[in-house]
Amino acid sequence: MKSLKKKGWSYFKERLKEELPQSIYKVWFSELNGFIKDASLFIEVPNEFAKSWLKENYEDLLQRLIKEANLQGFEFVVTEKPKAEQMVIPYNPVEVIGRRISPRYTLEDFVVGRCNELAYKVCSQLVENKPKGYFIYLYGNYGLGKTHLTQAVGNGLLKQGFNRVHYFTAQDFLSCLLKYLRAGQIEAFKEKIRESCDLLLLDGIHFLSGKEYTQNELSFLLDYLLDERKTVILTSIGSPQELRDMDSSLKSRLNAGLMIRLNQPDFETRKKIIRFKARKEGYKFPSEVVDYLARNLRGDIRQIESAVIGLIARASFLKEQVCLQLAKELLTEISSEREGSQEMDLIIEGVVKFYGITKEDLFSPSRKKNLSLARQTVIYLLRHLAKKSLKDIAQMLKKEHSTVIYHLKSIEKRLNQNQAFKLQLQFLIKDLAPEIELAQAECTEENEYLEAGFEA
Ligand SMILES: Nc1ncnc2c1ncn2[C@@H]1O[C@H](COP(=O)(O)OP(=O)(O)OP(=O)(O)O)[C@@H](O)[C@H]1O
Repeated sequence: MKSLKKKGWSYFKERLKEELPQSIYKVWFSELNGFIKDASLFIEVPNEFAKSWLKENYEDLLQRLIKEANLQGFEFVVTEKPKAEQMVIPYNPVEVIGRRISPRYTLEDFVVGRCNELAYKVCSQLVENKPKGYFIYLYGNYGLGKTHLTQAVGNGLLKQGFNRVHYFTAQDFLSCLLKYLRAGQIEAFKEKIRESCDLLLLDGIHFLSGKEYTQNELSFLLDYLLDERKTVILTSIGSPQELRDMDSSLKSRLNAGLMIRLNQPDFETRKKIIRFKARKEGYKFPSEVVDYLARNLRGDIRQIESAVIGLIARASFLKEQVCLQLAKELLTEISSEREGSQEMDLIIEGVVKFYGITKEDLFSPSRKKNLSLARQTVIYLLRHLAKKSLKDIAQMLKKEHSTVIYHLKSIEKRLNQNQAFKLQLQFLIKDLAPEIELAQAECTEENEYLEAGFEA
């Protein structure tokens, strides 16, 4: 710690340089002085604006770096330099609107399979050819690579020196807009984006549900950017039609985008992802481990990724080789809570989106009307779409056989009495049917594979 104290600010500058894109580091940190005194890291800035900007935007990063440097209990203090000594900071807040793109998301690290091929091709072309006026709407369930691909496009272009890129999560966009609104500078915010942005990446616009003002501003911004032939990529959990509490004029603009869906990875792609993620960590998993994981991890890619990391961590803690036994132990732990099939996962995800609720709501003890209807819908779809037996459904949902029958009867009655509900449910079924069929076909394929004697 002593030597770090001695190196002081220069150590932190080096780390900031590593963590931040060059343009941001240059604008905000390269000219700054700092020092360590008592139990604080002092950073001197030229004015009040820089002070609040640093605190609002880089506090988390600086805290993390302090922690990483083992300076427990240290805090960072941003102070204004006495006027006479102020240096000129290349002040250009336009450049730093939005969020830093993580260098870990690249096209090279994106594993391509049937489920995401189109999205990958379009994004790669965008980086290669830098076409103007593209509007892409990327959607799909949680953990399927929307953020990864979007940021990879940003990274690909930044690498080629094309730095008029703005990346926002929808929450950032919302809070940024509010911040400027509160300061009475909303026009300045819009002007900044217009002036300095050739590629807008906006991640997770489903979070703007119910946020009427922000939706309106986004509509205006889209009109402007697309009129000016700028490129825009938006991501969301669902198609525009599926977005709830979304202004219809924004929805109609979203519909004008090139709509690309990211699907759940199939068996072969899961194998590819597992091999790739293991290789990135310097491991080559035995093929029986890859097969076993791919067969059993049928959720999203985030789940697959964390299982691979978990397996490697387990092996290295125990000082053992990665083997089937370890993989089995890991998955028993992961899946002890969830014994459902892939069809059930798909149905639950579909129902949650359909009713605009969360999985936690669905499994909560709450007796709210819409929640019990959502639970009944899950049962209905398991029975009529996935063709599960009543016994299986009872087992999957850990419910009494009679309860399952009761719920099925209730929802069937409702369907007979309520034409609008029947139509809505048909929509949901139409949407889910291809994925359920695919999951069932895959399951048959895998069973055949196992029967052919490949099981370890
Ligand atoms: N095709 C892929 N190849 C390699 N890694 C992937 C791929 N798709 C997703 N991942 C990894 O899975 C994790 C989750 O992906 P990401 O955050 O992009 O998903 P998302 O669709 O944006 O999820 P959410 O909607 O929950 O934000 C990330 O660590 C990402 O790198």
